[in-house]
Amino acid sequence: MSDSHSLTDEPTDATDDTAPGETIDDTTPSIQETPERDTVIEAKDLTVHYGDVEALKPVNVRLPERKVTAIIGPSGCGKSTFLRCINRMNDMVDAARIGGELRYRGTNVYGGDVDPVALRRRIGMVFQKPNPFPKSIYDNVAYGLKIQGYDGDIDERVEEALRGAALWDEVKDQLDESGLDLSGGQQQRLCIARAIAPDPEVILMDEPASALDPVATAKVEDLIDELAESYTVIIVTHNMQQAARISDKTAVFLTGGRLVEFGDTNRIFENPENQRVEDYITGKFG
Ligand SMILES: Nc1ncnc2c1ncn2[C@@H]1O[C@H](COP(=O)(O)OP(=O)(O)OP(=O)(O)O)[C@@H](O)[C@H]1O
Repeated sequence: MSDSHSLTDEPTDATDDTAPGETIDDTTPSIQETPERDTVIEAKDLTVHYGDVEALKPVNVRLPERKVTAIIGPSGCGKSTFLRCINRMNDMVDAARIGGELRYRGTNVYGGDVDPVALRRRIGMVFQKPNPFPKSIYDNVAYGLKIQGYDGDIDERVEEALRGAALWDEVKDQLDESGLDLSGGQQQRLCIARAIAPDPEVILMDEPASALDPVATAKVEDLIDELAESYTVIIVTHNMQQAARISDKTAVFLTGGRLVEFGDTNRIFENPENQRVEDYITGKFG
């Protein structure tokens, strides 16, 4: 994996301006539990409004590297909104207004000198519904590399990405066939291959298995576990059993766009600090 975290084509002097020992004003004590040295993504008083709708109340959290962080909570609590802030996908929504900071490796991604395209090369995304391009399997993976002017061996990188997405053995003899002819689960793994081909550091996943059958879901869950050896994975899921199975950390948002609790997944599911979180994960509402 690349060591470069640069988000601009120009050298930047953007650095972490957190003073030594400075703490962030949080709504819950556990939110600061990720040490700064392990932090890849940090929200500092991050807010989002869509017009008059407050979708996220100030969010303060640090997400650790090479772990799976699950984002859970009832419908409409701001999970996707938070996820989409991380690689500036909300830029596409005219009504969205972002406040505070979202830092990737110490750089505020909403800083004026950040190139969103360079950012998305470091922070890739996989969506709920598999959305391969109407192109060959090979071109689905190679497309982004070609666009970014990749000067390495594209065949090699395509194979690596398909292996990384646990799809190579199933498709190696049909690379010229359309990605749309694969099964739903294979299509989603193709989208994961497409996301990892540019060698990102972080992969965002917005309910990546919710459109899949149980067998395909199990394959994607196994894959997420493997991906966390090399990547930081941040996944929105409606499925609490899935969050408990696959994640190391869990962030719980509740209605009103408030991040209510963050911590080790086992602890959150066995012994949540917040009564409303306990009610939510025991199915009393949501
Ligand atoms: N493009 C938009 N324009 C206006 N309001 C929006 C937009 N996108 C989301 N919202 C509102 O922002 C709030 C948070 O939505 P978001 O999709 O982030 O929640 P969610 O937790 O991901 O929901 P779900 O689990 O149903 O997918 C909701 O009130 C939603 O209606």
